[in-house]
Amino acid sequence: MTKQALHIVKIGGNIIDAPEALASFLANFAAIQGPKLLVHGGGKIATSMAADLGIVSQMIDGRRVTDAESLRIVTMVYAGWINKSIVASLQALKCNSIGLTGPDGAFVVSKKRNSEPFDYGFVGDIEHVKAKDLAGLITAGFSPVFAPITADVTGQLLNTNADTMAQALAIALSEYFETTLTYCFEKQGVLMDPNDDNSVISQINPANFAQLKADGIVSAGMIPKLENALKAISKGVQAVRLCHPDFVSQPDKGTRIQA
Ligand SMILES: Nc1ncnc2c1ncn2[C@@H]1O[C@H](COP(=O)(O)OP(=O)(O)O)[C@@H](O)[C@H]1O
Ligand SMILES: CC(=O)N[C@@H](CCC(=O)OP(=O)(O)O)C(=O)O
Repeated sequence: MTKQALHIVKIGGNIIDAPEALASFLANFAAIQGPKLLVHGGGKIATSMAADLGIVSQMIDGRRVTDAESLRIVTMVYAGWINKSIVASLQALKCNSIGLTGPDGAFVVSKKRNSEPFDYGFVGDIEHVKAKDLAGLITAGFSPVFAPITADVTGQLLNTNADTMAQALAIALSEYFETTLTYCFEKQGVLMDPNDDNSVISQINPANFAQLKADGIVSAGMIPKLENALKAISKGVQAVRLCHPDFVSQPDKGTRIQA
Protein backbone atom coordinates (compact mmCIF):
# COMPACT_ATOMS: atom_id res chain seq x y z
CA MET A 1 0.00 0.00 0.00
CA THR A 2 1.33 3.45 -0.88
CA LYS A 3 1.98 5.70 2.06
CA GLN A 4 0.21 9.04 2.45
CA ALA A 5 2.37 12.17 2.10
CA LEU A 6 3.33 14.00 5.32
CA HIS A 7 4.86 17.48 5.23
CA ILE A 8 7.14 18.27 8.16
CA VAL A 9 8.29 21.88 8.38
CA LYS A 10 10.71 23.50 10.83
CA ILE A 11 10.88 27.24 11.50
CA GLY A 12 13.57 28.96 13.51
CA GLY A 13 13.90 31.90 15.82
CA ASN A 14 14.55 34.59 13.20
CA ILE A 15 11.11 34.00 11.64
CA ILE A 16 9.29 33.54 14.92
CA ASP A 17 10.71 36.85 16.13
CA ALA A 18 9.39 38.74 13.06
CA PRO A 19 5.57 39.03 13.42
CA GLU A 20 4.84 39.71 9.72
CA ALA A 21 7.13 36.93 8.49
CA LEU A 22 5.59 34.53 11.01
CA ALA A 23 2.01 35.43 10.04
CA SER A 24 2.81 35.00 6.36
CA PHE A 25 4.53 31.65 7.00
CA LEU A 26 1.63 30.34 9.12
CA ALA A 27 -0.84 31.22 6.34
CA ASN A 28 1.33 29.24 3.89
CA PHE A 29 1.64 26.34 6.32
CA ALA A 30 -2.12 26.24 6.99
CA ALA A 31 -2.72 26.10 3.22
CA ILE A 32 -0.65 22.91 2.79
CA GLN A 33 -3.11 20.16 1.92
CA GLY A 34 -3.11 16.85 3.77
CA PRO A 35 -1.16 15.66 6.82
CA LYS A 36 1.40 18.14 8.17
CA LEU A 37 3.51 18.73 11.26
CA LEU A 38 5.38 21.83 12.40
CA VAL A 39 8.48 22.00 14.61
CA HIS A 40 9.48 25.42 15.89
CA GLY A 41 12.57 26.79 17.57
CA GLY A 42 12.80 30.17 19.21
CA GLY A 43 16.40 30.36 20.32
CA LYS A 44 16.64 34.07 19.54
CA ILE A 45 13.67 34.95 21.79
CA ALA A 46 14.98 32.74 24.61
CA THR A 47 18.36 34.48 24.40
CA SER A 48 16.80 37.94 24.65
CA MET A 49 14.47 36.83 27.47
CA ALA A 50 17.44 35.40 29.36
CA ALA A 51 19.38 38.64 28.80
CA ASP A 52 16.45 40.64 30.25
CA LEU A 53 16.82 38.47 33.36
CA GLY A 54 20.58 39.05 33.47
CA ILE A 55 21.52 35.60 32.17
CA VAL A 56 24.17 35.36 29.46
CA SER A 57 23.48 32.57 26.94
CA GLN A 58 26.31 30.35 25.77
CA MET A 59 26.03 28.32 22.55
CA ILE A 60 28.48 25.55 21.63
CA ASP A 61 28.14 23.78 18.24
CA GLY A 62 24.62 25.18 17.88
CA ARG A 63 23.51 23.88 21.30
CA ARG A 64 22.58 26.10 24.24
CA VAL A 65 24.42 25.38 27.47
CA THR A 66 21.34 24.97 29.65
CA ASP A 67 21.61 25.34 33.43
CA ALA A 68 18.59 24.98 35.74
CA GLU A 69 17.62 28.65 35.38
CA SER A 70 17.97 28.54 31.58
CA LEU A 71 15.85 25.37 31.46
CA ARG A 72 13.01 27.21 33.21
CA ILE A 73 13.30 30.08 30.74
CA VAL A 74 13.45 27.95 27.57
CA THR A 75 10.52 25.81 28.74
CA MET A 76 8.39 28.90 29.42
CA VAL A 77 9.39 30.53 26.15
CA TYR A 78 9.22 27.53 23.75
CA ALA A 79 6.50 25.33 25.27
CA GLY A 80 4.51 28.31 26.55
CA TRP A 81 4.42 31.61 24.72
CA ILE A 82 5.73 30.54 21.30
CA ASN A 83 3.95 27.19 21.05
CA LYS A 84 0.57 28.50 22.21
CA SER A 85 0.79 31.63 20.02
CA ILE A 86 1.48 29.48 16.94
CA VAL A 87 -1.28 26.97 17.76
CA ALA A 88 -3.82 29.77 18.34
CA SER A 89 -2.86 31.45 15.05
CA LEU A 90 -3.13 28.17 13.14
CA GLN A 91 -6.53 27.42 14.69
CA ALA A 92 -7.70 30.88 13.58
CA LEU A 93 -6.58 29.83 10.07
CA LYS A 94 -8.73 26.67 10.39
CA CYS A 95 -5.69 24.42 10.69
CA ASN A 96 -6.47 21.87 13.42
CA SER A 97 -3.16 22.17 15.22
CA ILE A 98 -2.28 20.66 18.59
CA GLY A 99 0.68 21.95 20.60
CA LEU A 100 3.10 19.33 21.92
CA THR A 101 6.45 18.82 23.60
CA GLY A 102 8.36 15.55 23.95
CA PRO A 103 6.69 14.43 27.21
CA ASP A 104 3.15 15.01 25.88
CA GLY A 105 2.03 11.47 25.06
CA ALA A 106 5.71 10.53 25.57
CA PHE A 107 5.98 11.11 21.82
CA VAL A 108 9.67 12.07 22.06
CA VAL A 109 11.91 10.66 24.79
CA SER A 110 15.43 11.97 25.22
CA LYS A 111 18.50 11.34 27.35
CA LYS A 112 20.63 13.97 29.04
CA ARG A 113 23.70 14.62 26.95
CA ASN A 114 26.90 13.10 28.32
CA SER A 115 28.86 15.64 30.37
CA GLU A 116 32.10 14.66 28.56
CA PRO A 117 33.88 16.27 26.79
CA PHE A 118 31.70 19.25 27.74
CA ASP A 119 28.81 19.61 30.16
CA TYR A 120 25.86 21.16 28.30
CA GLY A 121 23.66 20.90 31.39
CA PHE A 122 19.99 20.08 30.78
CA VAL A 123 20.30 19.28 27.08
CA GLY A 124 18.63 16.15 25.74
CA ASP A 125 19.53 13.94 22.79
CA ILE A 126 16.56 12.10 21.31
CA GLU A 127 16.42 8.39 22.08
CA HIS A 128 12.96 7.38 20.92
CA VAL A 129 9.96 8.69 18.97
CA LYS A 130 6.62 6.95 19.59
CA ALA A 131 5.87 7.14 15.90
CA LYS A 132 2.87 4.81 15.75
CA ASP A 133 0.83 6.82 18.27
CA LEU A 134 1.90 10.11 16.71
CA ALA A 135 0.94 8.79 13.27
CA GLY A 136 -2.47 7.93 14.74
CA LEU A 137 -2.93 11.52 15.95
CA ILE A 138 -2.00 12.83 12.50
CA THR A 139 -4.29 10.37 10.74
CA ALA A 140 -7.10 11.49 13.06
CA GLY A 141 -6.75 14.97 11.49
CA PHE A 142 -4.50 16.88 13.90
CA SER A 143 -1.45 18.90 12.83
CA PRO A 144 1.07 18.57 15.67
CA VAL A 145 3.13 21.65 16.54
CA PHE A 146 6.24 20.61 18.47
CA ALA A 147 8.24 22.85 20.79
CA PRO A 148 11.88 21.76 21.28
CA ILE A 149 11.46 20.60 24.88
CA THR A 150 11.74 16.91 25.73
CA ALA A 151 12.03 14.77 28.88
CA ASP A 152 13.94 11.65 29.84
CA VAL A 153 12.42 8.48 31.31
CA THR A 154 12.74 9.88 34.85
CA GLY A 155 10.68 12.95 33.95
CA GLN A 156 13.58 15.40 33.79
CA LEU A 157 12.78 18.14 31.27
CA LEU A 158 15.57 18.72 28.73
CA ASN A 159 16.26 21.36 26.09
CA THR A 160 16.62 19.86 22.60
CA ASN A 161 17.77 21.51 19.39
CA ALA A 162 14.74 22.12 17.16
CA ASP A 163 16.50 21.14 13.91
CA THR A 164 17.37 17.78 15.50
CA MET A 165 13.81 17.32 16.74
CA ALA A 166 12.50 17.87 13.19
CA GLN A 167 15.03 15.37 11.81
CA ALA A 168 14.17 12.68 14.40
CA LEU A 169 10.41 13.13 13.90
CA ALA A 170 10.78 12.98 10.11
CA ILE A 171 12.87 9.79 10.21
CA ALA A 172 10.57 8.02 12.67
CA LEU A 173 7.37 9.02 10.85
CA SER A 174 8.79 7.79 7.53
CA GLU A 175 7.73 4.32 8.62
CA TYR A 176 4.10 5.42 8.30
CA PHE A 177 4.14 8.27 5.75
CA GLU A 178 6.04 9.38 2.68
CA THR A 179 7.70 12.20 4.58
CA THR A 180 9.19 15.44 3.31
CA LEU A 181 11.19 17.73 5.60
CA THR A 182 11.57 21.45 4.93
CA TYR A 183 13.80 23.69 7.03
CA CYS A 184 12.54 27.26 6.65
CA PHE A 185 14.83 30.13 7.61
CA GLU A 186 15.25 33.76 6.63
CA LYS A 187 17.53 33.23 3.60
CA GLN A 188 16.54 31.86 0.16
CA GLY A 189 18.55 28.70 0.83
CA VAL A 190 22.14 27.78 1.60
CA LEU A 191 24.17 30.55 -0.04
CA MET A 192 27.63 30.62 -1.64
CA ASP A 193 27.84 34.24 -0.49
CA PRO A 194 25.88 34.95 2.73
CA ASN A 195 25.23 38.52 1.52
CA ASP A 196 23.87 37.52 -1.89
CA ASP A 197 20.41 35.97 -1.88
CA ASN A 198 20.89 35.08 -5.56
CA SER A 199 23.77 32.71 -4.73
CA VAL A 200 21.61 29.76 -3.62
CA ILE A 201 23.41 26.39 -3.75
CA SER A 202 20.79 24.21 -5.43
CA GLN A 203 21.98 20.83 -4.13
CA ILE A 204 24.03 19.66 -1.15
CA ASN A 205 25.31 16.12 -0.66
CA PRO A 206 27.85 14.71 1.86
CA ALA A 207 30.81 15.43 -0.47
CA ASN A 208 30.09 19.08 -1.30
CA PHE A 209 29.00 19.69 2.32
CA ALA A 210 32.48 18.65 3.52
CA GLN A 211 34.01 21.03 0.99
CA LEU A 212 31.65 23.94 1.84
CA LYS A 213 32.48 23.47 5.52
CA ALA A 214 36.23 23.30 4.88
CA ASP A 215 36.02 26.48 2.78
CA GLY A 216 34.08 28.29 5.52
CA ILE A 217 31.10 28.89 3.21
CA VAL A 218 28.73 27.23 5.65
CA SER A 219 29.25 28.21 9.26
CA ALA A 220 27.61 28.66 12.67
CA GLY A 221 24.05 27.26 13.00
CA MET A 222 24.07 26.18 9.34
CA ILE A 223 26.52 23.33 10.09
CA PRO A 224 24.30 21.36 12.53
CA LYS A 225 21.26 22.21 10.37
CA LEU A 226 22.88 20.59 7.32
CA GLU A 227 24.12 17.63 9.38
CA ASN A 228 20.52 17.02 10.46
CA ALA A 229 19.27 17.44 6.89
CA LEU A 230 21.83 14.94 5.55
CA LYS A 231 20.98 12.44 8.28
CA ALA A 232 17.26 12.69 7.45
CA ILE A 233 17.76 12.04 3.72
CA SER A 234 20.04 9.08 4.45
CA LYS A 235 17.52 7.46 6.80
CA GLY A 236 14.31 7.21 4.84
CA VAL A 237 12.95 10.75 4.51
CA GLN A 238 11.75 11.16 0.91
CA ALA A 239 12.86 14.76 0.30
CA VAL A 240 14.72 17.34 2.41
CA ARG A 241 15.03 21.03 1.55
CA LEU A 242 16.16 24.34 3.09
CA CYS A 243 14.33 27.45 1.90
CA HIS A 244 12.71 30.77 2.74
CA PRO A 245 9.28 30.40 4.44
CA ASP A 246 7.58 32.09 1.46
CA PHE A 247 8.50 29.04 -0.63
CA VAL A 248 7.45 26.25 1.73
CA SER A 249 5.01 24.98 -0.92
CA GLN A 250 7.35 25.39 -3.91
CA PRO A 251 9.57 22.29 -4.04
CA ASP A 252 11.83 23.72 -6.77
CA LYS A 253 13.00 26.62 -4.57
CA GLY A 254 15.87 26.66 -2.08
CA THR A 255 18.55 24.03 -1.44
CA ARG A 256 17.77 20.35 -1.97
CA ILE A 257 19.61 17.75 0.12
CA GLN A 258 20.88 14.58 -1.52
CA ALA A 259 22.10 11.35 0.07
N1 LIG B 1 26.25 29.51 3.55
C1 LIG B 1 25.21 29.94 4.30
N2 LIG B 1 24.04 30.23 3.72
C2 LIG B 1 23.01 30.69 4.45
N3 LIG B 1 23.07 30.90 5.78
C3 LIG B 1 24.22 30.61 6.42
C4 LIG B 1 25.35 30.12 5.72
N4 LIG B 1 26.34 29.91 6.60
C5 LIG B 1 25.88 30.29 7.79
N5 LIG B 1 24.60 30.70 7.72
C6 LIG B 1 23.83 31.17 8.86
O1 LIG B 1 22.97 30.14 9.28
C7 LIG B 1 21.81 30.77 9.81
C8 LIG B 1 20.71 29.74 9.93
O2 LIG B 1 21.00 28.90 11.03
P1 LIG B 1 20.30 29.18 12.44
O3 LIG B 1 20.62 30.55 12.91
O4 LIG B 1 20.64 28.05 13.33
O5 LIG B 1 18.79 29.15 11.96
P2 LIG B 1 17.44 28.81 12.70
O6 LIG B 1 17.40 29.62 13.96
O7 LIG B 1 16.41 29.18 11.69
O8 LIG B 1 17.48 27.34 12.98
C9 LIG B 1 21.53 31.90 8.86
O9 LIG B 1 20.79 32.92 9.47
C10 LIG B 1 22.94 32.37 8.51
O10 LIG B 1 23.33 33.42 9.36
C1 LIG C 1 19.77 22.47 23.06
C2 LIG C 1 19.44 23.67 22.24
O1 LIG C 1 20.33 24.32 21.73
N1 LIG C 1 18.16 23.98 22.09
C3 LIG C 1 17.73 25.11 21.31
C4 LIG C 1 16.25 25.00 21.11
C5 LIG C 1 15.67 26.13 20.31
C6 LIG C 1 16.11 26.14 18.88
O2 LIG C 1 16.65 25.18 18.35
O3 LIG C 1 15.77 27.31 18.24
P1 LIG C 1 16.14 27.76 16.77
O4 LIG C 1 15.59 26.73 15.83
O5 LIG C 1 15.43 29.06 16.66
O6 LIG C 1 17.63 27.89 16.67
C7 LIG C 1 18.07 26.43 22.06
O7 LIG C 1 17.76 26.56 23.25
O8 LIG C 1 18.53 27.36 21.38
